[in-house]
Amino acid sequence: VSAAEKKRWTLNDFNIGKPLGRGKFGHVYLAREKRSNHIVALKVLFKSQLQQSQVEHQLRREVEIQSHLRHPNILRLYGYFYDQSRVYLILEYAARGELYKELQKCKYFSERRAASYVASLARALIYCHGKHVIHRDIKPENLLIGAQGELKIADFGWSVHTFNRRRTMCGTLDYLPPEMVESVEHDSNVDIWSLGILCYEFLYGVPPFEAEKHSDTYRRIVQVDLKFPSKPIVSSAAKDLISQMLVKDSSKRLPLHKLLEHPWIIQNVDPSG
Ligand SMILES: Cn1ncc2ncnc(NCCc3cnc(NC(=O)Nc4cccc(C(F)(F)F)c4)s3)c21
Repeated sequence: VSAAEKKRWTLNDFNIGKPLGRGKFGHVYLAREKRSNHIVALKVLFKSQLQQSQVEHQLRREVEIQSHLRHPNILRLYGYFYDQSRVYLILEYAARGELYKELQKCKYFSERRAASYVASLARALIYCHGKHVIHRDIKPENLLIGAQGELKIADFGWSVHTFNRRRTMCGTLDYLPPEMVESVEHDSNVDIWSLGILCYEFLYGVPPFEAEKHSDTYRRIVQVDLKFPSKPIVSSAAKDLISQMLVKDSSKRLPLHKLLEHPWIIQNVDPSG
């Protein structure tokens, strides 16, 4: 491990800046490490809330998993520390913020922009799966944008090493594949499904199985009730890719390395990546 991971950090090592966002378990602040002047994001979690929700083991797993991941499209977790009442995550700072805010602002992305994000995510997931890590929570809220506009997957709070596969339900169902909403065995193909959901949402501005009630979303997912609106106009190549990812039988979903060779990706992503 690098020196950064071994050191015992304290709040005194940082100047705290503006709030960057607030999540379910705590807030995120811009911060600067005093000695190196290195800019980071500091996520502050309340121990009481973590204990209440019995997620401490998940946090430990996230820190463990993240300490081994190094990829340009995965937000770094440099380390953590805690005091009497809080746990602090020292995170890479993504200067252009949250992707979902960008999606809300643009309503939906151009095919080129959507394809470049999907290709980056596919490369990051190929890397994770190569290390037997599945993220399991790929959704716009967990995607950030770096200073050069590059996409960063964040929040491995739900990730697991693929030998243990438990998951309790929380948050939106929209991105869950059939095998997870039916809580049967699942593997890294769950991330292919979620990437297909994301690709649809990048192009149409809404996830494909959205419905008023949870029960309707649940039914639309397990029936793979996939419909493409007539507006905005989306290429048949994009629809073909989405249709090959949102397949109920997880073993029949388009493998991520094949996704990178799909015509829609080739036509819309310049080779420099
Ligand atoms: C908003 N924003 N703008 C710029 C920017 N730059 C960097 N980061 C930002 N935001 C923080 C992104 C995160 C990365 N990793 C996270 N990890 C996490 O939140 N883990 C976590 C929390 C609570 C409970 C659990 C548990 F126990 F359930 F596992 C796990 S959050 C930024």
